[in-house]
Amino acid sequence: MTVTNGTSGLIPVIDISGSLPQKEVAKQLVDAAATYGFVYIKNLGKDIPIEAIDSIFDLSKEFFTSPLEVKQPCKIQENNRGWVGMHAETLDTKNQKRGDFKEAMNLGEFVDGKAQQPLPPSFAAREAEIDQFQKYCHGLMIKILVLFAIGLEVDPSSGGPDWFSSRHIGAGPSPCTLRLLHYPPLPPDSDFHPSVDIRAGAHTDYGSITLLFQRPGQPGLEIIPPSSMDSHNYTNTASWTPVPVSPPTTTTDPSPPILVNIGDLLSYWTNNLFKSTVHRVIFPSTSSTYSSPATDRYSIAYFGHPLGSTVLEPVPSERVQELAGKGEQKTVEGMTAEEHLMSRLRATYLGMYRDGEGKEEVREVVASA
Ligand SMILES: O=C(O)CCC(=O)C(=O)O
Ligand SMILES: [Fe+2]
Repeated sequence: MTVTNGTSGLIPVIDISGSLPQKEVAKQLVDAAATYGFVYIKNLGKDIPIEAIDSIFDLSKEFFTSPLEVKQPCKIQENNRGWVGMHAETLDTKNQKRGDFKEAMNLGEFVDGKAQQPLPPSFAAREAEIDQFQKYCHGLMIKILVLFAIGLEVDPSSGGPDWFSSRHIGAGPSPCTLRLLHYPPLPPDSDFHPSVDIRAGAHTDYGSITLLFQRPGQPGLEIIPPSSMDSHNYTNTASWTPVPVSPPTTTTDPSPPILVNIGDLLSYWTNNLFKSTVHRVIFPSTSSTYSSPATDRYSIAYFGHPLGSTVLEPVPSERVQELAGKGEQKTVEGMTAEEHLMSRLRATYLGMYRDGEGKEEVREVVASA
């Protein structure tokens, strides 16, 4: 296992493509999830073809560089699908003065190869390709979840290796979301400033795991390592550690590694053995002074979520049960995945999910999503 991450963090790079025994890979993944909450998956194009990733990035660029008239009809709905404009989302509501310096396109799962939301013409023409990409991501997510269950030695009579994955596969489409992200450069002569404004505010992810695809030469992701004394102080700059797009052992690979991070639900499920690590995206800086970066950053996140009706309860694994009562992440007993997701979305989009009005509608849409 190769480890690297700038100077202070050490996020492992793991090859899950089959060249190592499954039990060994599972153990490495569990150790990374418990120590960092982040892990790089070496990307040799075996789980997801490199061309498929490149092609979705091309589609993303085409969409985000198109005029407002193309984006507006796809505006985000209360079901969390659609285009999210600049500054519409605020991930760190406590510390941010303005919304995130980014725009995004959230794509829910397709049904019978068809999108369940308005699509811009360029996407509509490539529906089959997007559907296939979502399936690749879903497949990789399931593979990782099975490895986690193997590494945790989940009680075979309760589902064993399938304990997590079975909660992500159901009759209808799952609530997993494919999110295309675009972080434009700061406009010159504006009142935005990289020491105040942020591309994506400090947050943890809400679901089970997130797959993050990044592009060479477009850095910006940072984490607060869970071991840091200051993991609760988002404003202490000393705690933030850059996460390189391509750590040294991957620079000759055909594509940057896929970064996987643990979300809040997997942290709940494991009594906080797995860490839901705080992360953010900043404007690139040059030495101590910020430059106005001329480069856009494009990334793609696949947010893995269990089926909405899943009750959040600790996984039957001895290692997890030893931690009962010690976890920082606590759920209300009997809380479902859907209830948890909606409470997090309401906080992030401030005005969009008004209390009371429209609430039932949101619940229904998400339940059937
Ligand atoms: O764009 C990135 O690199 C990270 C995005 C992210 O953390 C998120 O959307 O949850
Ligand atoms: Fe995130």
